[in-house]
Amino acid sequence: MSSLEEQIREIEDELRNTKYNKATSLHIGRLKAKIAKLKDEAVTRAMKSSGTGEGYSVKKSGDGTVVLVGFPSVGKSTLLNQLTGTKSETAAYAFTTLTVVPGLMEHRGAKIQILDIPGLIAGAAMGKGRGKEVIAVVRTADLIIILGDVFNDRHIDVLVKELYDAGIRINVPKPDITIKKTGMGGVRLNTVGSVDLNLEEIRTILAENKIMNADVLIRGNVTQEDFIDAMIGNRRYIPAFIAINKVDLIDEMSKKAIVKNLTKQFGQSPIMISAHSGYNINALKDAVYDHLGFIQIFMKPVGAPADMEEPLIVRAGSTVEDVCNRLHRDFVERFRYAKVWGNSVKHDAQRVSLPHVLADGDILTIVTKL
Ligand SMILES: Nc1nc2c(ncn2[C@@H]2O[C@H](COP(=O)(O)OP(=O)(O)OP(=O)(O)O)[C@@H](O)[C@H]2O)c(=O)[nH]1
Ligand SMILES: [K+]
Ligand SMILES: [Mg+2]
Repeated sequence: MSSLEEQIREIEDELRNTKYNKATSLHIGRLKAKIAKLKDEAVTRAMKSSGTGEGYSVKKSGDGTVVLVGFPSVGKSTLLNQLTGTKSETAAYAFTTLTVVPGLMEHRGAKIQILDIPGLIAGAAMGKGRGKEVIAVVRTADLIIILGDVFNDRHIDVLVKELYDAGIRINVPKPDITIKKTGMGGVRLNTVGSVDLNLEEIRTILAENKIMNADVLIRGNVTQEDFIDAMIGNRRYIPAFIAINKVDLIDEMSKKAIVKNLTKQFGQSPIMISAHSGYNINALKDAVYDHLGFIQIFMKPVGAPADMEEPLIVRAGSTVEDVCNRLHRDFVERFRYAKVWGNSVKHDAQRVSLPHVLADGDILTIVTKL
């Protein structure tokens, strides 16, 4: 075991043996910051030693990218093939897949890229197996499907922990924290709303990272972990859901038990599928679509009725500029103004500019220079 891992283990032990109360909260904050820093170092070291890794850089395409994360042989490749018609190799032995295999799924008008990757194992975040290359791919995804099968449903938490250790935060919004380093003046704190963290805790955590002077702005309540994440940076906030494969191999009772157990553990019920038989695959596709958050935009050419038949499918939060980029290479350059009818504007035919954020069902006209 590397000395970095030993150090992490030691501090984690100490943390476990420290009871939280007002008197220990500073010490606990310091320990957590230490662990986060060491882990960050370990992950960075693992990433560096990996080189780029042949077959691991895949160009993003489509309206969103989904990655299938799971232990070896849970059926990631079989699922990719079922969803996209790709022919990723499948077999009954572990580590059949050794590179990233992309496929394209079309569902409800959206084109969604699905990435099949090698199996993840415990310790992956620290570089075990092909962990480092695999994690680098996962970090770029718009959505993670955590795939288990009916034989390992009790170990989904291991995958979740690996993602966490690799700086991936699933199903939580990015905490609104800004840390601006300054030359002098110590640590100054500004808060919006009630914040449980106090200045002393923040000073202690920053000091662990040798930051003695900074202007800190926190909007909304945050935990010590959130603050440490903001200090270390490079965290990725990605939605995720759990699917359990190979349900064709168990009876109804065992199926219910798995659903109950996972729902209790993660607060969301898993989607039970069979990548072989296609059972519940449509529900899985719907879940992908919903989690990626697509909206429909109806284009209306100047002086003509809107096309209500074939909406443009874009991610929620998309701006007029995003739509321009989708439609034509030089639309942004030639852009004069746009008009919008619908939920994102106060009145019909309202004039908007490129940064305007669109809403589901909006009708949009783009006026360009010739
Ligand atoms: N019964 C059953 N078997 C399945 C199902 N999906 C996959 N399998 C089998 O499980 C084994 C592993 O499938 P793969 O698709 O290779 O699994 P993987 O997760 O890609 O594996 P690695 O690439 O090695 O990590 C193969 O023998 C598949 O035929 C399913 O829904 N039901
Ligand atoms: K396999
Ligand atoms: Mg595979």
